[in-house]
Amino acid sequence: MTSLLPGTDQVPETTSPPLAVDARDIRRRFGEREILRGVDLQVRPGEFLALLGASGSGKTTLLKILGGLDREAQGQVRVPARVSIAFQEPRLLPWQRAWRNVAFGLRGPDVRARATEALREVGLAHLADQWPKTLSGGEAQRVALARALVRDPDLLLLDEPLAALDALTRLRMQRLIADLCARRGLTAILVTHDVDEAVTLADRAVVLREGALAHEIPVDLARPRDPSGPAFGTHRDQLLSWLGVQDPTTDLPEEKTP
Ligand SMILES: Nc1ncnc2c1ncn2[C@@H]1O[C@H](COP(=O)(O)OP(=O)(O)OP(=O)(O)O)[C@@H](O)[C@H]1O
Repeated sequence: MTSLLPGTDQVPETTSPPLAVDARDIRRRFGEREILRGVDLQVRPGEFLALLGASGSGKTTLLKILGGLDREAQGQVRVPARVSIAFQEPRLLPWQRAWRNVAFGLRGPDVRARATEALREVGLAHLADQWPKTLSGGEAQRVALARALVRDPDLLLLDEPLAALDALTRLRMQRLIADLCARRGLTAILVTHDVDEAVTLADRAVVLREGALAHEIPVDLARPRDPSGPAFGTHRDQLLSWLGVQDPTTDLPEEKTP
């Protein structure tokens, strides 16, 4: 475990079960605007956490802090040594073939084999030699996922990686991410705007609001989850109401009697 923020203190060891992520009193301001005002977040090893919140609430800001990409935040952060991040856009280098994008930054004689294995895990070994411009949106996103996995992370940070995909590809990718995380026992934090995606994938969902984690709900549903089931619906409605999205049925005009 490492403390990422240079201006922060190490969290003392405790005797309680080890945490994969232990973030305390995270604060971040941009000029006059205080975006994060004291976020506390603890994630257990192997847990899949969904992070929701209105646009501009600071989800990406928080994820970047956890990923060590923001050196100006205040607070205490402990995360595993190996953390990978995947963003909404695949961010592939257009002049590198798929496998080289996956292997980017790796060293050693076996990088091609490792990249190919990661591509196989996301079902794309056959496209290893393709150029990024020849890949579909879903394929490019899977290459980005392989690039995150090839580093053998203990923590996977996903910033709306499926937001730009069509509905069908998105469902397939959700299944792929769920399988990969379960198989590897990965700890994952997924930023998403999609409440159904959160309930489908997460062990727990938290809502960021006014600079802090204002709500959380465990999602103790058997997998694979059925979005048409009543328990799924209860979780969905709870999250929607926390996000300030009204249940559309409550707005319906009263039925007129003939
Ligand atoms: N580098 C920066 N400089 C100034 N303001 C920033 C910077 N990065 C983020 N912000 C501001 O901080 C706020 C939170 O941004 P952030 O991207 O974390 O929100 P978000 O919850 O991920 O939003 P969305 O759901 O729309 O992606 C926004 O108002 C944004 O404009």
